[in-house]
Amino acid sequence: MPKVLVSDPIDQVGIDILSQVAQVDVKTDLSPDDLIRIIPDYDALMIRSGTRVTQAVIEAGNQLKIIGRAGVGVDNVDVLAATRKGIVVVNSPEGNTIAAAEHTLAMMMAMSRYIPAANQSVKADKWDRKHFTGVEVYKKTLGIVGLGKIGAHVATVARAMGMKLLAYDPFISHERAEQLGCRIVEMDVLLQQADYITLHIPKTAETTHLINAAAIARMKPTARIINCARGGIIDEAALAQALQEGKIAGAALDVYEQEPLGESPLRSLGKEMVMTPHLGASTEEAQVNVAIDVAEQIRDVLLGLPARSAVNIPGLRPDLLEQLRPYLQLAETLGNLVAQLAGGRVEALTVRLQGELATNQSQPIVVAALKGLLSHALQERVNYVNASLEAKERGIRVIETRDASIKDYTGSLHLSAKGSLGEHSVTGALLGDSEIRITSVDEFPVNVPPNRYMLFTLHRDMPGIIGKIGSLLGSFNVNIASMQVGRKIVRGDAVMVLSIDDPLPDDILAEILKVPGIRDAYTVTL
Ligand SMILES: NC(=O)C1=CN([C@@H]2O[C@H](COP(=O)(O)OP(=O)(O)OC[C@H]3O[C@@H](n4cnc5c(N)ncnc54)[C@H](O)[C@@H]3O)[C@@H](O)[C@H]2O)C=CC1
Ligand SMILES: O=C(O)C(=O)COP(=O)(O)O
Repeated sequence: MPKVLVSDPIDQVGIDILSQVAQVDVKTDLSPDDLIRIIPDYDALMIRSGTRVTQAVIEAGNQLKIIGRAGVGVDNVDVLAATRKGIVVVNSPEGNTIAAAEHTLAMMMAMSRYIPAANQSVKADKWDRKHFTGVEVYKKTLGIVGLGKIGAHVATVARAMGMKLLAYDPFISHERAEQLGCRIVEMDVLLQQADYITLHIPKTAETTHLINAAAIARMKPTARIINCARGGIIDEAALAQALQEGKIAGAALDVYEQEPLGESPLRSLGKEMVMTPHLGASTEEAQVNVAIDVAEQIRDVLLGLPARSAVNIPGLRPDLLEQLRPYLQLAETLGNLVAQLAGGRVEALTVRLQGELATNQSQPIVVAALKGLLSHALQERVNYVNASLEAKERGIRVIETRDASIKDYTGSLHLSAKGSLGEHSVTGALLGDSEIRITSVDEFPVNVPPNRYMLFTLHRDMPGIIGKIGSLLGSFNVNIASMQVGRKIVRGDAVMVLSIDDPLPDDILAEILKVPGIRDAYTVTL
């Protein structure tokens, strides 16, 4: 039975799903060293934002097939290291959207009416009303940085509260922003015009310290800022100083540069600062949603099925994969074949989707072809997660083309690769729903099923050559399962494709190359 480690608190419903297929160990509060020590035993790791999945953890996780993040942000996972190792990383892109948006709105209201400080004051037996006169959000301008899933829900509710909406998001269309009642503006305009600024972007190199002293200096003295996205998007030292000096009116933070938050000048600020300990996703509903979403994906991957929200296999939707599965197998087989014909050090691979196949999304097919191409060198180390990255790191140029007008088969796939043995090409198609046929080799037409051991020759089309190869193989006790010749013109060049029962030793290949009329010969193991 596979083993799953759950290293952050996850709703029981997720654990129940995982327990159907795996032994589940819940061990929260592990130190980084403890995690590295025990991770080699596990096939899957399920986390929230509390666990840091560093390169060292990933390198130690020799059995790991999947890391499931029960939430959105994967900035606590070294996704590149996971991808390199072929470990799929999944998240729950929508499970906590409403929770995070509602927390943002709650923070905006709490900050505007000083609710946390007033609450504390009443609980301390005081009745202080004049200290807690707040401001209304009605008719104020809200600047939303990042108009994705959470930003959009914040926009919808804020609009209903009578706020005017500005948004900064270079990746969102004006139409989408308009639908949400937002005006798209440059960041500088947003900083200058907004009464409230709320951040809903991922933390990346580009967004780190997006709100720094210079940005704060552009803001109105009455402005208030909310960060329920990621710590580090705001420069905390600059924010603390601006609040101490009254340069802006308030801040509400759910996330911090270091979590848990250590000693910080933010802690000693007054009623203008509202703080929560990363509670954006902490609702009963969101925790059930994300636990189900991610546990189901871990279960599926452990059962050999695709995951629906893999962050490091973009664009591979399970329904699409199911439909394409026979073609993915075809692409892998052809990739493996063309790599061996082209020899080592492939520099470029051209993938052409032909006929009806040309109407399909090419990315999964290209990934499958690359997996096949690299499988000879990398064996089981290459998979759908790391094939593209491995190819990129080896400097393999990938060219995708399509030609719907090629109709010799309903749909076919043509691969050509340039390697140390020159440029070679193969085409393949499906017979019926799933039977693979190699339909051309180096543009010579053939029609053969792939076989574990194969021999390909390029030769002059002349009498006697087939007999010579047959008797040569016979004299070495090599059994031929099938044989086919393809040619373009009579007595021109031709290819011979033989399926054989055993691998062909190199010395026999050398004998074949000596046969008059044989120009080239290649052995292939699929
Ligand atoms: N506090 C909490 O507990 C929670 C925090 N989050 C965080 O909230 C953030 C947003 O999450 P979602 O809305 O689900 O993500 P999303 O992917 O739906 O939206 C992010 C938006 O940011 C935009 N964006 C990316 N880079 C940008 C840049 N440099 N400048 C401006 N816009 C940029 C994207 O175009 C996208 O529209 C994430 O950082 C996530 O980790 C999510 C859930 C709970
Ligand atoms: O989903 C996210 O990005 C979050 O920040 C939620 O974090 P959490 O799962 O509550 O540790």
